[in-house]
Amino acid sequence: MKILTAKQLANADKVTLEKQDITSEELMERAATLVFNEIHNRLQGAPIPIKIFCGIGNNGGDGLVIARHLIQHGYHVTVFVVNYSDKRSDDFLANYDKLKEVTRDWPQLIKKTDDFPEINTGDFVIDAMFGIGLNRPIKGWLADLVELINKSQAFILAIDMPSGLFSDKIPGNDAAVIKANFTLSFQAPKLVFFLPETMDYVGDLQILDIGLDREFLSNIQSKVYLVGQEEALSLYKPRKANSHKGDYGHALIVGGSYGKIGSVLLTATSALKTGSGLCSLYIPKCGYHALQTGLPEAMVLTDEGEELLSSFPADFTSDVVCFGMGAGTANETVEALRELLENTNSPMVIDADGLNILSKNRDLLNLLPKNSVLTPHPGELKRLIGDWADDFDKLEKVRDFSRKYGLTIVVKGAHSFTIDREETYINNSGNPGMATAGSGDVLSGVIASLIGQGYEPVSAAVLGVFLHGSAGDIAASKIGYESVLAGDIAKNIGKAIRDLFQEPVHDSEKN
Ligand SMILES: NC(=O)C1=CN([C@@H]2O[C@H](COP(=O)(O)OP(=O)(O)OC[C@H]3O[C@@H](n4cnc5c(N)ncnc54)[C@H](O)[C@@H]3O)[C@@H](O)[C@H]2O)[C@@H](O)CC1
Ligand SMILES: Nc1ncnc2c1ncn2[C@@H]1O[C@H](COP(=O)(O)OP(=O)(O)O)[C@@H](O)[C@H]1O
Ligand SMILES: [K+]
Repeated sequence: MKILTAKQLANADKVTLEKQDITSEELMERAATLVFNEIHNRLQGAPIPIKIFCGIGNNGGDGLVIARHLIQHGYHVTVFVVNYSDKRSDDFLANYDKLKEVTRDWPQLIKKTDDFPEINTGDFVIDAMFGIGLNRPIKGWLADLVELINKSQAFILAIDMPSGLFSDKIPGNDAAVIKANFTLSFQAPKLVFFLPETMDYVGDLQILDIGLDREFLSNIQSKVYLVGQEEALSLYKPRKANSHKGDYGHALIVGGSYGKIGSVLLTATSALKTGSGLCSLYIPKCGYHALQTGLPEAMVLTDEGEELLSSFPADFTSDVVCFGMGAGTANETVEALRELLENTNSPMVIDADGLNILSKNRDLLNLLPKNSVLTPHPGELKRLIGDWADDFDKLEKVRDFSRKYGLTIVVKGAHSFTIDREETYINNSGNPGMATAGSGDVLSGVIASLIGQGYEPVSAAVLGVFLHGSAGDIAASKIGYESVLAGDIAKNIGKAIRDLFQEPVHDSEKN
């Protein structure tokens, strides 16, 4: 699914009005009615107090339409007009008039702190103050109102966007932002819904298709995509009945050191679980017995070093090399990576200590085969590209780095971002249970396996990140977040692949 900017959405809006020959008021009615339907489906007429905070632009207009439908269906609604300006939009005004037709309870104007209502824990608050039209941070008494709503512990539903979030920049430390429990957003997800600095304001997310012009949307240029089941499925290559293990790639996994041999076991297990035809491991001697016993399906080659990697088997060929997990950053191991890079043209996946070695020995970056995949977590990324001012700056810096060295970078996190030159793919699977030792090792095994099986490295990264998150979701659904171990993620990769073909999960269950 494409992620669109406020400007692109405004253009889509304009084209839709022309092509469908409808007024903007009709489009607002359509969009807000869809929101009403979602609320009605969930509340089923429950007599809970609903407090709707409407701005004076079109986000507020949406709030008024929602209020009208809720009142007509017998809900207990109080409407507040948050009157931060007297420049009310035309569609707001039209719906203000329509509201009068269904209730005698006049909307209450809020113009200053004294006008704030009481908000109780059991209230259902609808935030329709600002949407994509926000053009400066929320300050002053408006910020106090946002704080009051946030502190109320009421359930907060944000319309289109939590008020205070911009679609294209970070609001800043001292700006007020609604912290929603649920966001119903129109037509396309906005980038800020997925960034570490802003994702917590969104709560659960559901995108409502409000019927903007299909042709315009499909032709619109966006280089940022949200990757869910549908996008992952489109990348998947089915196995042929008439095939053999030679068709599914030979993955070589290079890593480990004394006390960190388990990381290689996790990577290798996940590579085989993702379907590699053959998997070889290159490790220091101390890990030999553990790996041969722990994963009899893998072949094990040992380095001369007892406890550290110090070289690379020069005449070894494989379809992909995965380097770094548990390897440490000793000088011998730096030289082993140098030797590996000088002697291989296979595409590579570099993770963990492999990344730390690259950060400290930047000349090695130029030796990496083009289109190799790097999988840093935020700490490793900072060592690799330096610090960033905010998440937008981070994305720009990662794009520059990707372009400069011709690499695909997976920036791991709650929503992992795969960045390949100009393109950005945001993953929408996974859960906090995956914040556990070794889960990154499992991810590098999945990506390496897919590259070995013939996937383009960027497709392997995008599909691999999705499958890894989905396997984590399956594990968590069985045993709970706290108990998920990295090995459980590896174990469920097969089910994650099978689930690509299941009926799609509702958007609101994922964020
Ligand atoms: N195609 C679409 O995407 C549709 C959008 N609609 C709604 O329209 C919204 C956008 O409406 P608007 O463009 O009227 O903008 P908003 O309603 O988001 O904001 C209203 C106005 O507030 C002012 N403002 C901005 N920041 C402020 C601040 N910090 N303090 C005080 N005033 C500030 C600006 O002049 C802005 O135009 C969307 O978010 C959505 O809810 C829907 O009605 C239907 C269709
Ligand atoms: N809250 C979360 N939601 C979704 N995925 C997560 C979350 N926390 C961690 N993950 C995923 O788990 C993996 C953690 O990787 P990493 O930090 O390298 O772990 P390790 O170094 O222990 O292997 C990443 O793929 C990341 O995207
Ligand atoms: K809003």
